[in-house]
Amino acid sequence: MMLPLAKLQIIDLALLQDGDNGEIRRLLEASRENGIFYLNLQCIEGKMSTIIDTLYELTRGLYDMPYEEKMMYDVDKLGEMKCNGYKPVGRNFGGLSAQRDGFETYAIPKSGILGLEGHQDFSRPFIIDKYMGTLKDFTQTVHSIADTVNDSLSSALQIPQSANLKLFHRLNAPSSDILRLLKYQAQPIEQRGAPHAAHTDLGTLTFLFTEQPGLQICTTSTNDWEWVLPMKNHAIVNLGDSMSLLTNGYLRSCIHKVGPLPNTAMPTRYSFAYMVRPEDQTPMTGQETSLIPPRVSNEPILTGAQWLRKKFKVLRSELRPTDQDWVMTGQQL
Ligand SMILES: O=C(O)CCC(=O)C(=O)O
Ligand SMILES: [Fe+2]
Repeated sequence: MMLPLAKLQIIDLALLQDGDNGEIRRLLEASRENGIFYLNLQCIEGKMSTIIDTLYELTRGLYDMPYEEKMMYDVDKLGEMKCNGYKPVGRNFGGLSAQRDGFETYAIPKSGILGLEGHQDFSRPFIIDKYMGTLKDFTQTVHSIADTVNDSLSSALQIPQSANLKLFHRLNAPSSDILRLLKYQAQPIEQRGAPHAAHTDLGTLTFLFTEQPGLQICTTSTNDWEWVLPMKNHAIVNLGDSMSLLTNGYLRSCIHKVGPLPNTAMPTRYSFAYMVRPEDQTPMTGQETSLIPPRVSNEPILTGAQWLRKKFKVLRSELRPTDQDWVMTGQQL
């Protein structure tokens, strides 16, 4: 049987930067349909490929540290917002035995990388300091790409300049943006469950970089799982729940998971993702336009920071919560 592949749009960053109307329209289509697309980064390929190679080097260095040392930076001990530190295998709900996950993560906070006020001293192993120049460069580069995507979407959605999505995602404003480095554990071939269970991301935009297959999305057209293979010089960009909330459900967050290819054992797999999240004070509601419908919920409007706390509770739960809650896509308003 052929591998069912997701037919994703390929959006060209250079054309978005030029304000190309056709490209902006296709970006909107992709964001409405499945909430995920490839972003062609050819125009900054030279810069990005060096950064990406260096970040893989950091990833390997971090995960090669002894377990006890990694646990000194336990993400659940370093802060309430889970923006800094290490998560060992098995802490989250997942598709492996006993409903556990099968991957390690290490989160590095934007606020620390940029040295925003009050965040210069975030606790970290020394290896992170060695890569701080690259981390800063990466954060600034991806953030400026996110500005272009947010700007293009705002224009396609006819959002007035005063409510442009990029105004709620300013580089130097306090937010829970992170760079997340992931390492999946190799599994025996009998282990068919997904080490990273189905979920939506809680932020606005996720920029995913990987050289290995494993990612699957649940598409709207088939309501079934399809594979998203990595493409050289392309990031995989998906929309998260915040984007859905900020457009009153008009744009959709993408449901995805990671697991082994058919008849193949799950290999050790590396990926990393920059997660653009709303500024802490952002009111999590959309601006009505000719496309964006009015907000229908009677629930109080949360701030970006409150919204994040609520979703973390679901992710860390011991059991899969009720169907309604577990995805919490922000689509059912
Ligand atoms: O590892 C991947 O390909 C996906 C990671 C992911 O979905 C996440 O970190 O939220
Ligand atoms: Fe994700």
